[in-house]
Parts: sequence; structure tokens; C-alpha cells
Amino acid sequence: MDILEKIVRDKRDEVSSKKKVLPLSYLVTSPLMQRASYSMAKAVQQGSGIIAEFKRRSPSRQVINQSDSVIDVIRGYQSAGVSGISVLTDTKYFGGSLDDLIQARAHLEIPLLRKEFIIDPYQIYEAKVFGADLILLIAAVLSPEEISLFSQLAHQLDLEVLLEVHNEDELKQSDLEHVDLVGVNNRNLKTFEVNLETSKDLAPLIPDDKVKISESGISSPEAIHILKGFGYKGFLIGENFMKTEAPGASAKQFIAALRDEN
Ligand SMILES: O=P(O)(O)OC[C@@H](O)[C@@H](O)c1c[nH]c2ccccc12
Repeated sequence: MDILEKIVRDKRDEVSSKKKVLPLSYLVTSPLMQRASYSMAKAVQQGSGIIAEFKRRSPSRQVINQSDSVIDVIRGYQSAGVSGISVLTDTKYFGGSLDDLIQARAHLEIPLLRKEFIIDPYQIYEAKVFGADLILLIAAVLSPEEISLFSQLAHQLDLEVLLEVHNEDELKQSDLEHVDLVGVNNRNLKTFEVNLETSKDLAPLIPDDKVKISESGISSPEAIHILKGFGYKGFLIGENFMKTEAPGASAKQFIAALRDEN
């Protein structure tokens, strides 16, 4: 069993326990379901394009940053001029939580992505209630039918959809009708290998009406410059900022360097 299969197996158990404690009917009737959302698709096209991630640890790197609080980091990111924020909500493998998402929401006026392994509609309602503006759907763990159903549900809840792919087959098999942004993950979630060529190779296969996002392993303004040449508008960056002393200040420097290049 590879790591992705393990994560998904644990996620199914987690979701089924949660439903017993907080039934879907409670989420659906929450007044928070009516909250207006920010558009990541618009934000990345109008701003720096950087989507900065709050990430304490990951299966490929046990300690990235265990000391900074979510509020300090995302406030720093926001004032650095990022277009949006991503918060991991998986606890077992990434050390995140829904509480991180709630805290982030309370301090942000820019789009917020719930970074999660979504395998059940329940988690999409959760994303809405706990403050996200968009959800991630990972093609490697969903059937084409699930991608279609989950993305329709997200739109009904006024959430945008970022569909993550990392090869041609995943892209071709996916129903993109209700997908707003297509993210190419440069990290293979099964082997953890990172290769920016993945973004370059898949770029021409992504339909023009989808906002292109390049995810993972991005550590220099030069890389962004190259990816922009392939049509990418958004850039999801976690470790490169989180592993430094001051993630917000690092993001600020990075964005200043980007502007200098243009
Ligand atoms: O820390 P990085 O290499 O900059 O990567 C960020 C983000 O792309 C990565 O955390 C990620 C991309 N897709 C995911 C799916 C699940 C968990 C995490 C991820």
C-alpha cells in the first residue's frame, strides 16, 4: 500500500467517526453556509499569483515548522501580498486541523483553500462552514464520477474547485465542467519526487478556460518566470516559506524579487 492509499484509508475512518459526532444535517443548517466567498481564480489572475501554504510537516518531511502559529504566518503572508492562502487540515500526516482553517479565516480578507484529501461530500460542507473559499479535489484518489459530483456540489455551496492532477491520464479522464482551476502537482504523491517538468508537460493539455496553477517544489522567482511562460497564473508554495525563520518575511522578499524580474 503506498502512502496515498494509506492516507485515504485513514481519511475514510476519520470522516465516518466525525459524522457520528457532528451529523451532516448540523452542517447543512448552519448559518455559516451563507457566508460569501472570495474568488481564488480572480485573485491569482489579478495579483502576484502566489498561493502561500501553512504547512507544519508532511510525509516527505517530518519537521518543516512546528513553532510558528497559524495566525502569525498567514497574517505575514497576507501583508506580503500573496493572492491566496492554503491551509492543510489533515492532522495525522500533515499536523494541520480544521481549527487552523477557522483561525486563518478569522484573519484573512483573501481567498482561502482547504487543503485536504476529500473523499466524501461531508468534507465539502465542512470546508464551507469552517471558512474555506475553495476546495482541492485530487484526481489520483477520485473516480471521474466523484470529480463531477463533488465539483457540482462545491459550486452549489459557492466554493471554487481546484482539481489536482499530476499526469496526462488524470487530466484526460477528469470531467472539468465544474472545475475552476487546474493544479499540476510537481510532486508525485506516491514517490514524493518533485519535478517542475510535470507542469511544463501538462500545460498545453489544460483547456484555456481553466486557471492554471503549478503546485509544489517551487523555490525561486526564476521558476515562476518560466512557469508563467507556460500559461501558469497561480503558484502554490509551502516548504520554501515555512522552513525559514519568518515565513511572512520570506514571502515578501520572494514577491519583491518577482516584481524586479518583470
Ligand atoms: O511545500 P511545497 O513543495 O511548496 O508544496 C506545497 C503544496 O503544493 C503541497 O503541500 C501539496 C500539493 N498537493 C497536495 C495534496 C495534499 C497535501 C499537500 C499537497
